[in-house]
Amino acid sequence: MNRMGGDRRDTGPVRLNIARVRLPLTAVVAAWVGRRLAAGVWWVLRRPGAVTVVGLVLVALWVTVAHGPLPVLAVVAVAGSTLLIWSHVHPGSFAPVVVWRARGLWRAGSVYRWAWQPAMVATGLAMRVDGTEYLPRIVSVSSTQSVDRVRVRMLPGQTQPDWATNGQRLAQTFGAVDCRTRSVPGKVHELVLWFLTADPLTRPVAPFEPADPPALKGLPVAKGEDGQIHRVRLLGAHLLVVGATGAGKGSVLWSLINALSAGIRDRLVQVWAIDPKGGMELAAGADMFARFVYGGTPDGGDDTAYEVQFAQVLEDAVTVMRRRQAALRGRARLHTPTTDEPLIVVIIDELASLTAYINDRDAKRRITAALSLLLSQGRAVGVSVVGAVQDPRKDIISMRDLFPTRILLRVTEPEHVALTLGQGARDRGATADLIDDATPGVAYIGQDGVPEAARVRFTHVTDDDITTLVQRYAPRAAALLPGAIAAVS
Ligand SMILES: Nc1ncnc2c1ncn2[C@@H]1O[C@H](COP(=O)(O)OP(=O)(O)OP(=O)(O)O)[C@@H](O)[C@H]1O
Repeated sequence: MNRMGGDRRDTGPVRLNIARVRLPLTAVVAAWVGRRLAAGVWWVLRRPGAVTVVGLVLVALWVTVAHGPLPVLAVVAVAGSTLLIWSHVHPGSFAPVVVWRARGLWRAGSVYRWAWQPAMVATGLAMRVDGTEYLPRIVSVSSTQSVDRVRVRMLPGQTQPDWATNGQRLAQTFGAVDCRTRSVPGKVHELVLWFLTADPLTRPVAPFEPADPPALKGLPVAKGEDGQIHRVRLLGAHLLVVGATGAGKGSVLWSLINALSAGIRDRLVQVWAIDPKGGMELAAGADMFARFVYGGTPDGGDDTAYEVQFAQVLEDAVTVMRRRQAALRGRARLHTPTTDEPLIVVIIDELASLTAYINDRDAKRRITAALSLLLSQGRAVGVSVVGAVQDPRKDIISMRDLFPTRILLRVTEPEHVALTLGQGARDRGATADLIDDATPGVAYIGQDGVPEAARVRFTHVTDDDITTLVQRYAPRAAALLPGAIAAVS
């Protein structure tokens, strides 16, 4: 370490003007040895894994020399069989604790530290001051099945975008599929480079077993690039889902419903579903919803009647919100769902049908007013809105900034990335316009306060899964509100 915060390499000539300094030679040598020793200790402290391995090898050699090979072979046999049994009995814990750690250690030494200096120089991320080269420092390396996470301490003056723009070059240098940069909360000088060694999102993800009760602050709905479950907060949040036709908006909605299902059954959660496309997306789950309205009239009646129903459902949600606000005022800042006052999740497929493509002007005014109120005040009192839309432009969905969490599936225009995830999101790697149309359900999730969007793949809840879900988790009869609009038969 040094005042640049990085690793220093002296590349210029050493300038020791003994005549001018007039220090005795022994003092100069002692100072030099002291500095080297301190650097050696610091080097050892920063590599506990490597030092442990070297230590173990030395102990094994000493024991072998002193007592022959048998004790070491016995220890190796016992350790090997323990690992073998562990890997068979509990592969879920064996992989992260043993395999990934070993892989992290191995790749730290053989890939990242090995090629770090040339990579930093080639990408312009190293600095040279007065003939001395300063390198950003590797703080740690850890691995999962598909990602190596390299934590780095940046040099003064560097920012995350300096690294993000070099993502492709870093990936190429270290032989990775891609490289993403993630900031570290509370550590402005550090960032984490995610080197993708394989893409775990190319294959569909089966729905996860719903937790009982659901973790409303982190619903397991998708798989992340590190191959781990990715969670999305619903309590105290609203979610906007944006994606072109066929991008998998339905799978986002169903992944959420799947994760909520035990709460729906036990009346801790109510889903109020609005499906303007004639119930095409959500009708199969109608028995799980406390309220369900859909567009179109099966008998060919008045086309605008259902628009009034949409307005009515949203206004009813506002009424619940107002009542809860009055009850909570001065007592709590975030509603806790109970069976009497459940979390209400208003799910709207094709939000544009309510905000832009609507015929009845009075219904439009009522919908806009109610939605604005729910989005600006509903989340603290347990009324969350989840809306899906194909086109994120302001004239289609003027309230998009009121959604703290935004999920961007495949889109057709690069501009849709900035409109949904904010300016600069595409430069930081959220290339949703480049998502392959053979991978529906792949999305970038952006959250207020988090600079980088996370790339994930939502679970694929098939029609058969929905049938099973309804059979297992349709709420007990008491959950249906009096006056709930009839579900599709
Ligand atoms: N997460 C997923 N994993 C695998 N396949 C998926 C996933 N999500 C959707 N699909 C498949 O992709 C196709 C389109 O999905 P879906 O209908 O959900 O898209 P959409 O965005 O809702 O489209 P639209 O706007 O036209 O309704 C379907 O055949 C579906 O089975």
